[in-house]
Parts: sequence; C-alpha cells; structure tokens
Amino acid sequence: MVEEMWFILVNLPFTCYYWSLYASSRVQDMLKELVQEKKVKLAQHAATPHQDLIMCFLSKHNEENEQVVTDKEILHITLVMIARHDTSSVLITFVLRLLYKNPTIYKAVPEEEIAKSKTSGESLTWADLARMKLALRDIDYCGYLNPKGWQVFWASNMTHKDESIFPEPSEFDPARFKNQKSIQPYGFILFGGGPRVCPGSEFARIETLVPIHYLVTKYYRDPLPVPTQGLLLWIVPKIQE
Ligand code: HEM
Repeated sequence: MVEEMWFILVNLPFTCYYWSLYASSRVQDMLKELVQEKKVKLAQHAATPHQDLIMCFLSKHNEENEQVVTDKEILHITLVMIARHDTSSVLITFVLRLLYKNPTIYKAVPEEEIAKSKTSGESLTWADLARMKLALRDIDYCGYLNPKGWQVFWASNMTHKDESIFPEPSEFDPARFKNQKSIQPYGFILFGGGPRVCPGSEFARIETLVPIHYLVTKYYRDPLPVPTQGLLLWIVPKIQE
C-alpha cells in the first residue's frame, strides 16, 4: 500500500511552511545571540574558556589571534547537538514508557536481539525518493509524477505504520525485529536512508541501548504503588494501661 501526502511549498503567512521557516530563523537568531553574549563574557573575563562547549570553541585562537572555530561552525555544531540530544532522549523516554506499560515484554526483552537491529536495503522507495529532495528531473513513481524542481517529503511514521511492512504496527512488539530479513528494504527508516542518512545512527544505537540494557538487566519494575514524595507518618506508641 502506498500512501501519499501533498504539500505545496508556498511561503504564505500562517501556513505550516511559514511557521517552520519562522521557527528555524528564530532558533538561529537565538543561538547567534547566545554566542555574542558568551563572547562578551569571555572578553570581560566573566567566564572561563572551559565553562561550556561554546566558550571552549570561542577561546581557541590561531597564531594570528583569529578564532579557530567560526561563528557559523559553532551554530552548526550546536544544531547537531540538538539533533543528537532530543532524538535519543525522546527515544529512551518512549522505550521506558512502553516497557512500563508492557510488563510481559519487559520481562522477556532479549536485549542482545535489540543490539542486532540494523537497517539495510537496495530498492527504490518513498524514503529513497525523499533523499532526492529536489527532483532534478521528472520522476515517475508507481504512476505518480513528481515534476522536475518539485520537492518530495517523506514521513517515516507513515512507512512504519504501513501494515504491509509491519503487521499490527501500533502494537509494541520488539520481537518483530528478531528476524531482520523479514523487514523489507527501507521498511525501517528511523534514521532516513541514502546519502543523507543520519550520521549519528550508530552512536544513537549505542547511547540508547546502553541505558536500556542496564535497565532490563539490573532493575526490575515494581508493580506496587509507591508514594512519590515518601510517606510522612508519625508513629506514637500506645499508652500502656
Ligand atoms: C534516535 C536518535 C536519532 C534519530 C531517530 C535520528 C534521525 C535522523 C533522520 C531521520 C535524519 C535524516 C533527516 C533528513 O532526511 O534530512 C537525521 C539526520 C541527521 N542526524 Fe540524526 N537521528 C538520531 C540521532 C542523531 C545523533 C546521535 C546525531 C549526532 C551525533 C545525529 C545527527 C544528525 C545529523 C547531523 C543529520 C543531518 C545529516 C545530513 O543532512 O546530511 N542524529 N537524523
């Protein structure tokens, strides 16, 4: 089953496209401001070079006393850090929630099998088309024409919710990844695919697997309700008659 979504990228006020561009430029402005503030602090000796990563970059100078890492590079690195932090932390949060809600799976989860999960594939799919981003020529895909110059956006959750790839896609079932060969090429595209595939995918696998590994091997889920703030109770001995 092929599902499709169409967007016309016209920058009209109050469209999602407009707000996404607006949000993107706001984030960049905020980061630029932050870098400027840190530069001032460094110049006034109100901060140390090792206080944080941006300070560290800003304090590196070459023999001509020029900043080694440019402001533009600092912005890129900071955006990569956001890309790397939120994705993995959200993934861990969701895995914890799903394991909590599915105690049977939590008990059974064979962590070494999660470690084996890898994506692979050759054939052309939506994800593949999406990698082309801006079509350099007319592309005919399953009878749908993507004209030259048009963009293709893919929504990975539509692929992941495709029942022909993952039966009962909304069910939390880590065992479905046991047999990697059963997943069709580009069926699992958490990290995208093609030349712009996520460069942090291997790192993300490790940093999410390590806490989950320790969680399933060293901790257990206590099904009893526990007062989150502790229980303040004053116990007074009975008066002896
Ligand atoms: C669970 C964690 C992660 C997920 C689900 C994820 C997902 C993705 C996806 C789907 C893309 C492709 C976006 C596109 O089509 O343009 C991407 C790109 C990218 N990711 Fe990740 N990512 C994760 C973790 C990380 C980490 C840990 C890093 C860095 C250490 C990272 C750095 C990047 C960068 C720099 C790009 C842009 C690549 C390019 O455009 O050439 N990501 N990520």
